[in-house]
Amino acid sequence: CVSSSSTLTHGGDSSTSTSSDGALGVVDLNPPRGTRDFPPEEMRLRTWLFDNFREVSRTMAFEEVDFPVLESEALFIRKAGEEITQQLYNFEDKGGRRVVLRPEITPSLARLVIKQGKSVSLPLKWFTIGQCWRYERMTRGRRREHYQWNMDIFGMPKVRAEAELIQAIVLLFERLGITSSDVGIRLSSRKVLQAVLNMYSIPEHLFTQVCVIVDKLGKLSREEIEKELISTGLSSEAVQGIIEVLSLKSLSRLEEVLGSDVEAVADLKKLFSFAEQYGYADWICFDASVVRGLAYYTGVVFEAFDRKGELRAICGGGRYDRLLSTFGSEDVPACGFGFGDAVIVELLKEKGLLPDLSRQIDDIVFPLDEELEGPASSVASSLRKKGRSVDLAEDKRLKWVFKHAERINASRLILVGKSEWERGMVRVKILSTREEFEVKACDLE
Ligand SMILES: Nc1ccc(Br)nc1
Repeated sequence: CVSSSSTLTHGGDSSTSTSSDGALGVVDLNPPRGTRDFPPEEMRLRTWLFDNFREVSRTMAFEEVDFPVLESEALFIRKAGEEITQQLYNFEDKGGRRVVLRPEITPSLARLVIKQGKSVSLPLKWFTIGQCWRYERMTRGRRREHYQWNMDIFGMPKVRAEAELIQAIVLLFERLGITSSDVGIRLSSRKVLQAVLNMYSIPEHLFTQVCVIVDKLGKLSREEIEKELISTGLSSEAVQGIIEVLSLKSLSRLEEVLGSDVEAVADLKKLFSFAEQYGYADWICFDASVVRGLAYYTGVVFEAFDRKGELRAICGGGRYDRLLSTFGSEDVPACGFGFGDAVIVELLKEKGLLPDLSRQIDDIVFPLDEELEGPASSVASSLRKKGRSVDLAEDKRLKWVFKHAERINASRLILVGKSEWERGMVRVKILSTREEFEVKACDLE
């Protein structure tokens, strides 16, 4: 209900409503728990961030793709105990189908690559920005949705793919004014853990489960990690060996422990060599404790972190060479990352790097009296066709229009008055300099 003062007479968390049968109800004005509205100011920030995601994707020659937020639940059923699969936003639809609000994007990408089959030539470089969901008890009051920028390469078996993706991440940070003093990218390979499990003759089927457990390093205590590892059937000797290797922060030390013929060491040395060539070596560091929490990673894994250590991972990703075969297809080597829209904004705020995104329009066109509303519309229409953003202000007092112009940062005020219009003229006021002049309406641009 909008009153004559053009401001809403209510605000807050609820309003009374009457349904068609006259019943009085109370509508909760908040969005569902764990979700966000994006009013104009927040939407301008989100659009600015996503425009930067898109611009980096463009310079990396990635193609944009998109998928339904709603996916078959079967795409996300995995047995490795990941948090992401334990918090599925899943339900049965009216057709009795088991569906989910997707918790991540990668399985949808894999589904589409399989579906496209031979009609696409590899390598594929695809990106998307999409909303992802989780359903966790609101005990921790965490959000249930966020937007993720995903960049994935299919059909590039060598670490060149990882090198490309890390460049994309660095380019994004640099675009936002973040430096390698603010943020680092720690990287490792799951082949490190594979090598350690081989040293202790641990059966292959435990690999994924062990990865999900050791990903909790830093979140759970060492004792808790050891306990969970023991519970999978690992010997305490193997558990100590795993934790010892995963605490390594030096690639040369890793080489001493595993030997230089281990694929993990060769991959990582190659990746660090690429980093020098790309020019982002000061952004990356080896950290054997990085395994990431998704079951399907098979090789290099990486995550960006704030060097103050105050925030959760800013983005993360890795190689997943055997995901497609879990969907019944032949495998295609793949590598990708997900970059959420929340932690990065916390970091930008903390660094004072949020841009000024106040509303800005080019022109306000104002008829000085009612009979000039038609001419004012034609002036506005002509300017819009020339690409100007034009707000047509009507049935307001001139005093209000000046306040409005200031509020929306208009560059010009175009006044359509009777005497000027009769001469084919309009009055233009440059709001930054207060300069005022008449101009032929047909010459306005
Ligand atoms: N996967 C996922 C989905 C939604 C949020 Br919020 N965080 C993580």
